Amino acid sequence: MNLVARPCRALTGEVSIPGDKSCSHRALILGAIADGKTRIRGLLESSDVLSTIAALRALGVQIEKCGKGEWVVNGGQWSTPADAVDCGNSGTSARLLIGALSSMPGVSATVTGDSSLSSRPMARLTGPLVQMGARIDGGDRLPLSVHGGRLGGIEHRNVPPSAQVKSAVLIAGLSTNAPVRIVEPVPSRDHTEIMLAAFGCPVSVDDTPGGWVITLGNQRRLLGCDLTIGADPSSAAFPLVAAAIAPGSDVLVRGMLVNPLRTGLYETLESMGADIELSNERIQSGEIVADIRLRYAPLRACHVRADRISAMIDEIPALSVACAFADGESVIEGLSELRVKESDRLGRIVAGLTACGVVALADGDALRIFGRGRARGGARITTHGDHRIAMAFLMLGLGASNPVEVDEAAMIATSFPDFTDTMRGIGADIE
Ligand SMILES: O=C(O)C1=C[C@@H](OP(=O)(O)O)[C@@H](O)[C@H](O)C1
Ligand SMILES: C=C(OP(=O)(O)O)C(=O)O
Repeated sequence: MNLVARPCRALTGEVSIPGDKSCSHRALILGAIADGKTRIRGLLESSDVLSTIAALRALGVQIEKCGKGEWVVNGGQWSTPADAVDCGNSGTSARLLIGALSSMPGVSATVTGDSSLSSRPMARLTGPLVQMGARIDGGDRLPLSVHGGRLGGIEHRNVPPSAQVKSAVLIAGLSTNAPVRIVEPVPSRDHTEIMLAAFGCPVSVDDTPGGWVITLGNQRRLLGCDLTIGADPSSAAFPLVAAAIAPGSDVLVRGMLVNPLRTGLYETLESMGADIELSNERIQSGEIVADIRLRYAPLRACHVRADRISAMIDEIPALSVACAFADGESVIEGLSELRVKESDRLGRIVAGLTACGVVALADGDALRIFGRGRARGGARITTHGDHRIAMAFLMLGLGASNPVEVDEAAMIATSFPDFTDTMRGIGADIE
């Protein structure tokens, strides 16, 4: 299925953004480990999260849907599945589940994924887990076979910053009494740490000259809890970037997660001149959420340094589109991790912008975009099955002089199943 986005006038109104994907995976996996019931509200029901649900069910965990976004997980009992556990397209499912499985005595499972996930690196994860004593058969790619057992402690240096690796190590560490510590010179998203506290396992974080030191607390038995998940800032990025490039736009998202380790895009857009207003800030299940309103204002170019990338790693395709509509040369540094996401995102961004008449190039691991306040568009974008590339270039089509087509749109459901209707609701012409 292809989709075409046509140049539009101002985008206006309120958009309903589904629950955060990172928090949704974690709520399910920690709920599956915890004793008792975990009730989740606002769970994202996208194909990546459904992969985590299917994988946990295959591992013997009972999970029930009670309403839209409302799920109950009956944690505690895991068993060896009859078949391989398929994580589909989802790196977070695979990596966090491998961490959990390595510390489940008596449970063995082979973890697989689709062709994209099977080409993504896993040694960054299995290295520290094996150091803790995990038994994992396989190399740097899926499939991997994990034989759960009792693990020891670790001090892991999380470079490059990966919240998936950090989370897998913390989750694996729940089964040992030994010290489990992670050092992060550049912090990665901390949803696992925040959520572990809600399950009764506090995690301490110390800001030291060598970076953040994250230490798993001594109380490691998780107890089921009630969680409400905020709107996903990585999905909100698309309507908000569209509003940032379409003159006259005024778009509001309520209840968005504004954890500072996730808001790099919004800080960058503000520095570029976008008119952003946060209101109604509150704490929800340990996370900060707020309403965010973006009103169009002309954008100027940005310079993003490497140590800021972790706070907007999945938003770089959307940010690149904003840079195309900004005035001047934007430089975004430290993007090597984009090469190992669902597609080579750095390569896809440069190819897509070039096809749309925007001068852009990859300079080592930096991206340079020569914005002229407008873009020609008029291209068919090859997405390589990457949901964020598809959504970003559809946004470009809304602001460009000519329509933009994406070759394959079904995989948008990986993270944002109601994307097209949501965008149409604020005036976007996408079909
Ligand atoms: O922990 C998470 O939920 C995620 C961490 C990031 O990956 P890395 O850990 O590989 O940086 C991010 O790109 C991914 O979409 C979700
Ligand atoms: C990289 C992403 O997810 P994952 O690593 O879970 O596949 C993403 O959603 O952009």
